[in-house]
Amino acid sequence: MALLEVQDLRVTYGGVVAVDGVSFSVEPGSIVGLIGPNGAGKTSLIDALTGYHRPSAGRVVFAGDDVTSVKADRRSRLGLARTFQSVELFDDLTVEENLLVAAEQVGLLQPLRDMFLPHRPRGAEAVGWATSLLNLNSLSGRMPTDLSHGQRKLVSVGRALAQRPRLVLLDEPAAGLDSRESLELGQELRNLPDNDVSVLLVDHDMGLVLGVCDHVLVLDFGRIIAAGSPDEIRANATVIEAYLGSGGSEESHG
Ligand SMILES: Nc1ncnc2c1ncn2[C@@H]1O[C@H](COP(=O)(O)OP(=O)(O)OP(=O)(O)O)[C@@H](O)[C@H]1O
Repeated sequence: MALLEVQDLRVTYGGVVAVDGVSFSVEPGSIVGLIGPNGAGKTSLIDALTGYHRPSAGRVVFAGDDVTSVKADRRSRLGLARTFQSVELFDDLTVEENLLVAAEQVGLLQPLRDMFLPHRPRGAEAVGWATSLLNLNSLSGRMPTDLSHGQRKLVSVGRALAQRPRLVLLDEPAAGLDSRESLELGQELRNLPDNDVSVLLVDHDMGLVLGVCDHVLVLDFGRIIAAGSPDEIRANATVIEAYLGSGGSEESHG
């Protein structure tokens, strides 16, 4: 059974059709990539999958349950976590505390108070797991304001992982990273399936997506125009024409 099954999903904003009849699935233990030019509908799709925007048609089935009408916070408790394009960390908390807040998944004030209680096995365990999975140990005690952009991005992925998700949806985690940071991120992501975390990776960074994903979807004007292995996508004439352009790594509808 697929971990995530998306059936004929449609997302609209008034008269704008952002996602137009999209269907695909994510198998357990896989990394699926989603690429597409600016405005193709990638974030709208993630928002609909995670409950941040209600689709106007279609179904989202997660681990066998229809979650199309389930609220975002409940979806994340079911094991569907996400990151956002903008990295929003709590700048007055350490990296470890940022992860702890995410692990507890309750309001901000409660975990802040709980933070000073000595015995917190569940949250602390999840934080330790996410920290070692992403090799964040050396950053644990640091403040987010002291980190590089790449490190902040990694911490935001860590926050999603601290929720112990079965599937994590990453919205442009490589945006603003240099090629070395992007490569390092890719290496960390490749470890996730072995730790029972499947990934839907949305990014403009073709090197990252084609390098780490098992299966890649290409979205353009709200529709999937190609799907296949990284090699199939590299060789796909429609993709080359619509997205890759004349050898560029990123194209935009302008
Ligand atoms: N809140 C909104 N209200 C109206 N239109 C929107 C809204 N959000 C997105 N759109 C439109 O929906 C379409 C898809 O946008 P979306 O942000 O999902 O694309 P994207 O592929 O994530 O783009 P990017 O790579 O720039 O983040 C675009 O035409 C966009 O202008």
